[in-house]
Amino acid sequence: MIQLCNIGKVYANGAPALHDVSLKIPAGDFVCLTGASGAGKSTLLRLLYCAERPSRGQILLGERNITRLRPRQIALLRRQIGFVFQDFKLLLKRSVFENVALPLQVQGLDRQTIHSRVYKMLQYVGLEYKLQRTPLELSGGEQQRVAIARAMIGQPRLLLADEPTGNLDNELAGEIMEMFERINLLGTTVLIASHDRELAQRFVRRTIVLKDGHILSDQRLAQARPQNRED
Ligand SMILES: Nc1ncnc2c1ncn2[C@@H]1O[C@H](COP(=O)(O)OP(=O)(O)OP(=O)(O)O)[C@@H](O)[C@H]1O
Repeated sequence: MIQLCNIGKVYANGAPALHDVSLKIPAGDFVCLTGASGAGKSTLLRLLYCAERPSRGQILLGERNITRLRPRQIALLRRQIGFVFQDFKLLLKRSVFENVALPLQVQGLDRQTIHSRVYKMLQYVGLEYKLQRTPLELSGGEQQRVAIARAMIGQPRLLLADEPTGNLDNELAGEIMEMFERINLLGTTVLIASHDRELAQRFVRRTIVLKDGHILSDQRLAQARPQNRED
């Protein structure tokens, strides 16, 4: 369960991004944060990833207050959280395999374990036959799948994705959303930020609309499936 309690965020330059946002996201949920540019979607994701600190309020992940963690604690927390960036943030000089292996190397796992987990993950996203390519030798959709594989390789309980389909055409965007759907069905809580409310609504269970840093609406969708993981 994720809980945001009266979260406010004002950036150092004085720009207000979120105002008194309170929200509960049960484990196993599949949620889209949507709203116009500047509504606060990325800020909310970045707060959950501890890339920013709230100016006010508390954030709980499960029982844990993650509002003011030290860098070492943040690094450990991030093992439970995958983050998919709109611009992929892949290492362009490293192979697909190396990009996906990196989080496991940081954790100090042995080579054989890393090899078998990375290979399985690349099979899962359909890229096992391109593991020696570098990102620039891949299409945009393939790069995004590598980014998803890297975010999922540590088997996180929570997957955050900021405009994951923003750079893709409609068909590829649909494929990426299907991948998130499958990841969610395996039990991972998925929270995406997307301008494309229509696309998201075909897949997610719940849509939260932000406007000027406030929650405008929070709607559970009709096709919602029962949740499959308790926390
Ligand atoms: N690092 C930053 N420093 C200062 N202000 C920021 C920073 N990041 C975001 N903001 C401001 O905070 C507000 C919310 O921005 P945020 O990026 O969260 O919105 P968003 O809904 O994700 O927008 P977009 O869809 O364009 O990515 C905006 O007014 C933005 O200008």
